[in-house]
Amino acid sequence: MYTTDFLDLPALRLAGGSVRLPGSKSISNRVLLLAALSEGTTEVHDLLASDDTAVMLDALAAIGCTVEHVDARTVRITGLGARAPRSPAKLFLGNAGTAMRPLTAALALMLGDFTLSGVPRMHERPIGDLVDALRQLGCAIDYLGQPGYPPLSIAQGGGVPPLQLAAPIQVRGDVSSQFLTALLMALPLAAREQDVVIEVVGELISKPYIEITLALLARFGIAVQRQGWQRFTIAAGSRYRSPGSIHVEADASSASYFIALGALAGSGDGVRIEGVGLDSIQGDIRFVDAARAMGAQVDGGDNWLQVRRGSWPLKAIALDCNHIPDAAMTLAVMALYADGPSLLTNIASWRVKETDRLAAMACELRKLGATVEEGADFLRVDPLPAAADWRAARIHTYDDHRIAMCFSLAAFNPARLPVRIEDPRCVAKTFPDYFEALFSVAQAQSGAVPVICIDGPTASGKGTVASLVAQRLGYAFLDSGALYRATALAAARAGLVMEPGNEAAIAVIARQLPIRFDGERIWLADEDVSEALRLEATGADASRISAMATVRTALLDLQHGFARLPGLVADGRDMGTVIFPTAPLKVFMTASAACRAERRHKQLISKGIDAKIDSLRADLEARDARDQSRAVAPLKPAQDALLLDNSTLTIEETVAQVLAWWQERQPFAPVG
Ligand SMILES: O=C(O)C1=C[C@@H](OP(=O)(O)O)[C@@H](O)[C@H](O)C1
Ligand SMILES: C=C(OP(=O)(O)O)C(=O)O
Repeated sequence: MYTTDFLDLPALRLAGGSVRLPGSKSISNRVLLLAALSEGTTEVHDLLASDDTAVMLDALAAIGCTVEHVDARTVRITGLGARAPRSPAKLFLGNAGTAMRPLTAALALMLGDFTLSGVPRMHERPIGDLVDALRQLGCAIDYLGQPGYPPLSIAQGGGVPPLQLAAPIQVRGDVSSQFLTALLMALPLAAREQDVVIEVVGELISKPYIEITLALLARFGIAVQRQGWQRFTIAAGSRYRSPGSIHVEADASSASYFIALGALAGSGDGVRIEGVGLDSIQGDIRFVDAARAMGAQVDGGDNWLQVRRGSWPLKAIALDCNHIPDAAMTLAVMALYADGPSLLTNIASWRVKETDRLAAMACELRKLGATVEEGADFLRVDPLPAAADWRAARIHTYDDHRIAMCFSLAAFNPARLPVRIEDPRCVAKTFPDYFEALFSVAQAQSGAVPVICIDGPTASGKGTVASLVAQRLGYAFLDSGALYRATALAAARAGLVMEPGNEAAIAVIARQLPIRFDGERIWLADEDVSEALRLEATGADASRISAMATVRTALLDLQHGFARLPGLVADGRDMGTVIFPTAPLKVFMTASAACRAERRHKQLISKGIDAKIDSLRADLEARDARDQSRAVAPLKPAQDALLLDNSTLTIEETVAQVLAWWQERQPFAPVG
């Protein structure tokens, strides 16, 4: 997951290959709650691991269910059955509608005292229609803040009031279908002696989500009779029965981004999506119809989809999107690549989701240069047919995962402009590794993967600075010095002395070097060699082999391979001059010999290694001289490198300077 302040997506060109998507949020949270209400243990396979399911799991544990994590994608829930929940309990439900609404209804029918709260935005998302329905039943439920919104309190520690089940329970369905879902999942608790009837008042929105609810209730032994979308009857004698083990399909809403990716850029066999197929129980699978209508070529089977680019430009679309409220946001970005204006209607519910999505989509699409009309319940998006129409935009994401994910598709713009996604971490709500998945199937425009080179002499702090810059930008980090050190280490272990006669043999080792950077750690095959690489002896060996031309050539491809999406920060001595000569930012970092010797001295002392500052300085100067005078790739600034003498700067100031230079090179308009 990217936890940086922003993530710059370089211009993308093609997409191909296969992605396995994480589990469906809607199925995961329903299954977890139903398992919690059942007797016995349910093993849930391919469960979504994300913020929304984490809050549900924490809540279930807090009310006394046993939650066992079998592995990253499997959880075992032992339900309450006939037991009362643990009480009092304070439940924090983040911004998960699928946790807040159904848990409110379930707990309102149980013995105990509970408070349910969430993030500030959750306290702006309506729940009044559900509370009204629960109050009709007689439940003791109250608002702790603004009437109509969480946080809520359920105070039934002294007993559940007698429930009014004789008349149908009425619930409005035109703000969110989750209120009806919540009642459908909770009321089997009350349908012991008599049928329980729920009546929907007004037009029900997002109907396919009710189908997911009914399908999963059936898996847990609850039959619901449905008359149209107006009346739902839960039979007397209903009892949740765990299916024992249940599998969660991949998320069809998450699939929409990869379907769109295939439609925009799927070359060859296109993009293959694993885990969800055309027969999915999730309504958002109907996004496939919309993508086809826009020109995508979609094939699919039981548990897979395959998407290629068909018509180009895409065909404009006019669609009532009420049945696919979440995936429809993806259409709004696809519309930028269409042959005319697209119209998405019946999407008023967007206003009460993670943010006011109608306003947010309109605002961010306009930043890209689009003409957008935002209606009370519709969005009309004009395409951006010519490259010159596109703008480089910083996309504000409003803590809304779907804004972050759907705007990543703007990186395919013909103007080859990067797209900045602010706060990329917000995808954690439903798809923490979204960008990793995107990068695994998307290809950058040639030369578009940005590389920042930081070269300089030993102990100039370039390694520390480069790795921090990489962290801030979410880029990969290449410590090219470590490649030389690792080659030297591997060669020494193979019994070779670093002398010219062994150059060919050392080059063979370099070519096959099984090196891996993992944050601060460096691995050679299965061994963490981070410490061994720092030894002075290894450094001296590295300096010797770095003067060998065939070794340098062998490591060239290896180094080029590190330039992957979304970008690379490469630290070394010849990154800007030899390895990445076209890099858009080259920094030559120095500090006075006195200053570097002092830093090295401090470093060694802190590790309990005795050292003399004068001899360290003499060593550094000798090494500088050797590096500067060697015949192949001598240490010198690239012609277009910016010099950064950090003798009087802190690490943080040095990092800030490199980042400032990087920002200056971006096409985004300055902030403010
Ligand atoms: O029941 C569900 O799992 C959901 C229902 C939909 O909400 P609304 O019914 O509020 O439109 C959808 O947007 C949400 O992401 C998940
Ligand atoms: C609307 C959404 O979430 P929630 O389940 O919180 O309603 C969503 O995931 O797009």
